[in-house]
Amino acid sequence: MSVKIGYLGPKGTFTKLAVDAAFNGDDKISFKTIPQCIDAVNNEEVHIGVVPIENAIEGTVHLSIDYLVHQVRLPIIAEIVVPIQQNLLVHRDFAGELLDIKEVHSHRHAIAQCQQYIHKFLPQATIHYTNSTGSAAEMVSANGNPIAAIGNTLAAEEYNLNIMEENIHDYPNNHTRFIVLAKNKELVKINHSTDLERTSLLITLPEDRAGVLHQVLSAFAWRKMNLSKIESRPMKTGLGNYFFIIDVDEPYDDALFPGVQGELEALGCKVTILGTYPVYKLACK
Ligand SMILES: O=C(O)C(=O)Cc1ccccc1
Repeated sequence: MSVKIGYLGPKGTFTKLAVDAAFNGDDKISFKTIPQCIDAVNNEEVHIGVVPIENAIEGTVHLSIDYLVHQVRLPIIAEIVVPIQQNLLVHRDFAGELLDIKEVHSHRHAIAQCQQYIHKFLPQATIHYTNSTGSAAEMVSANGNPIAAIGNTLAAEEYNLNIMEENIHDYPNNHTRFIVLAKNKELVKINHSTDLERTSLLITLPEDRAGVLHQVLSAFAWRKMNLSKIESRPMKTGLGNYFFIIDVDEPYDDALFPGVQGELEALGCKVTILGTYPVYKLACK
């Protein structure tokens, strides 16, 4: 059986680079938006879905986490981390200078990763947000000049664009985390080694109780469970209501995690395991 892998497309996205780094030979199907990709896993149109979840410069991809929490709950089966290099891509026929570029198109995370570059070198350009860096590159190839996209070198290749400036992201060490979602974890085969396992928890606190977040964190602290991320997001039910995503850099086990869950539930928290999964730090072509 050929395993169908959905990803945030179209061709030439960073998500596609992550998918190519992790999976070989499978049937790879692109989706225009993150929710469409997640829905496709849920509807069983594809077996596996890969979407971005967090960037080292710009932080969480809210659309992914919110859709997963509020709309479609699918387990996280694996995480792929790849390096990210942003480039300024222009049409083959564009012969102007940076100051001739009227519009810059890209995914909001890519724009944010190059904020200072745009501020310094493209102050005249208007910013246009797209569903992905790949669709920005597609736009530039279809609409000609004087506009630019921000994206990777695969996008330049796929859409026959010129790389006008390389490595325009504002900080080195730029990486993005991608999550691998699937109903059947047996179908997720990533032939790389890893020694990092992570567990992501979704925690909602009881209403308006002083010190409860401190108590939540102590439940992890006294068990010496190493947290690699804590983030609050609005519940979307009114101002002041949040849920927390907590990543623990340990696999789920039958002692510490049920202990933490019991302790948090006794405080009045609701705890859901979003996934316990290996993390693969991969290089891209
Ligand atoms: O738009 C893309 O190419 C994506 O895959 C999302 C994204 C955007 C910017 C950095 C990393 C991932």
